[in-house]
Amino acid sequence: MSQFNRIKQEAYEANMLLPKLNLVIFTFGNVSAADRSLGVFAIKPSGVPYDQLSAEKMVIVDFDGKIVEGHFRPSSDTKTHAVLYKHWENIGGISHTHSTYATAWAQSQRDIPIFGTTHADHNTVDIPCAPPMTDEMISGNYEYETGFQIMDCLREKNLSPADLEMILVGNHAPFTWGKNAEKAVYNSAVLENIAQMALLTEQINPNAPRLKDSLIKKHFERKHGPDSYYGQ
Ligand SMILES: O=C(CO)[C@@H](O)[C@H](O)COP(=O)(O)O
Repeated sequence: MSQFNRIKQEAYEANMLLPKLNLVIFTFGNVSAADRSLGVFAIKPSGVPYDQLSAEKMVIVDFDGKIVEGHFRPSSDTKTHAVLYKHWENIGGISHTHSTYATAWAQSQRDIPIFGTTHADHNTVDIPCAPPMTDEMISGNYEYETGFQIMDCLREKNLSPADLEMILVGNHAPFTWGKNAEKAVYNSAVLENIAQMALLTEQINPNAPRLKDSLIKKHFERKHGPDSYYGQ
């Protein structure tokens, strides 16, 4: 039995959630799951339709982006995942989708404003859109640079990956992360829902106000604060 079986299974199951949750079609997107003790992650093979995936087909890669085990070429976004795992030592899963509403905001190069309590139940800030990649980044090590673009955007906003587990990359699409692959996909689904609601909000009222700070704090803290009273 391979020492990588656990993360292969975790990555496989998380990838399969993407089409189930209508976050991707065909071969769009990818999810990975990390094993910190082994210094590797398992990721979807590139361009393989979801209904042809299996745990065995997941590719094992180290945090420098080098393939450790696998019979398939890893996701074309593997180096972006590698950069984030290498520099954000507390994350255990990453999800990348091209879900329609979140991607529309990314293509529009817009942060998603925090309009309502659905957003505040998960985050206290607008969802940032990192600037589109420059020609230099595109002609250089594009996927690595995408990882650095994500990290720089969060840093400039004084946010850590624990403060915010989702981002848009301008002209591209969303990336989300979490303590494991399932949480990363959960965040992709939350982001898509928030993105859809924000678009509809602006359509209904182009001058819709941002949620006031007191309500942001109330909703976030009742779910995530030290005195949380959400759930059982
Ligand atoms: O970002 C992109 C394409 O723009 C990718 O996410 C593809 O949507 C999936 O690529 P593979 O993971 O299959 O290589």
